[in-house]
Amino acid sequence: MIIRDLVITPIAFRDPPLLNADGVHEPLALRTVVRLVVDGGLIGLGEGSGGRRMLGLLESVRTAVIGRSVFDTSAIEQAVSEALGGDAGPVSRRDRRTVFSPIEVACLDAQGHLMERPVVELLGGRVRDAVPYSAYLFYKWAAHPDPTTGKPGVADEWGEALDPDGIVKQAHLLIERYGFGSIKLKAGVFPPDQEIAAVRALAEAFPEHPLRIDPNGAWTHETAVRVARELGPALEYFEDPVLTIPGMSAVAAEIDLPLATNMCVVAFEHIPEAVRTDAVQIVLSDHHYWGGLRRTRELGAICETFGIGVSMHSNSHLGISLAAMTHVAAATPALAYACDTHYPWNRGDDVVRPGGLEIVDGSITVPHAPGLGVELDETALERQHQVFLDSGRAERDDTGYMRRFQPDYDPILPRF
Ligand SMILES: O=C([O-])[C@@H](O)[C@@H](O)[C@H](O)[C@@H](O)C(=O)[O-]
Ligand SMILES: [Mg+2]
Repeated sequence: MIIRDLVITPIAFRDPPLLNADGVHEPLALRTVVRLVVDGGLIGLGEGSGGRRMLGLLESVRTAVIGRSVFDTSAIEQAVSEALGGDAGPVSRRDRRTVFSPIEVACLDAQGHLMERPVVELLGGRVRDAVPYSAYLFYKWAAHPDPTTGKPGVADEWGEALDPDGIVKQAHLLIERYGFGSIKLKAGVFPPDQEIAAVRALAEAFPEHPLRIDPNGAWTHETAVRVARELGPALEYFEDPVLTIPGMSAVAAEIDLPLATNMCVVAFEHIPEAVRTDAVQIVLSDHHYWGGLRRTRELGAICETFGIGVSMHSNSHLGISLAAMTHVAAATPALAYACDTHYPWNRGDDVVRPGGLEIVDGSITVPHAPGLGVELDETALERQHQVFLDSGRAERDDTGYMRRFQPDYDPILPRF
């Protein structure tokens, strides 16, 4: 079962004006879809980070992948790393893992089709039949401003969320549609007291829902400790209140709440220091940069060894990624928290056919169909590829986009 081709397709899709500590999401988010063609024309699908740099890196490893057996993922991982220059080269280990990830997912999808088994079974089988996801709330503008005048556009289906009422309204919308059983608020946008008020309003409106807040390192040590003391009992965990492993460790020493991260422990090399200094109690896995689905299971085992919990990080993504996230979460015993997903914000431009995976009652039932269990919509892929080409976009730039409307916007952290 030899890999005969690796087709790499950059895409762009609509994204609402979601606010974060860097700025605001642009009207288009970027991703890359890979199609791995094996003997007989069978295709395996993978989805990974977007942008021109990732595209260039993926293209540069194409010939190292073609000609290998689709079952040889360890050798393919090594070949990808070497094609990018290995440890001596200019591409960091994390970026090499990011390049390998969609290729590994595509191999597993193809393997699953060949063996007529779902990907979860190639990862050791399911330890849960359904994977819970959390409602991922964002402060947001009602619409993307008109690009020439900067004036507000027509409100999108979600409307504005710039205060506690807006955030609670958004939570109601997401929970009505998807039945989510836990809630995460992306913070670091407004002064902390406003964000504390939003969490309190959520706690009152959804007393049964575990709550999380994630300011992406926008707070100082003092602010983080104060917020933890004020919100403590209302929170399930406290995500990246400050930057760096030493910063998180200093906060952890003063509070009782578990600290979670997808910012300071993002590679295996970071784990020893994090464990030594008791910096984080939960690591947010993400197969896109931890090096694929098998590596994510390994991360789960390492975290378990050290008594660290595992949750899952997300970024703007479509249905191939959602399927991969679901399979690996189902096969990873340590991954006991509801996973993050941006899918409700982006699904309108999906490149997989509807009816694949759906979030119902807050969870996705783990597929039994072969491979990832999603089917590519070739027309949709071509459409979103054309959107990418027409956009002329190179990389995600939340700060640059915010500066079009607020020229003096300063993304330096910590801010509050
Ligand atoms: O989409 C966003 O604005 C998020 O802030 C994302 O970029 C983060 O990587 C992520 O979701 C997080 O949990 O930090
Ligand atoms: Mg985070």
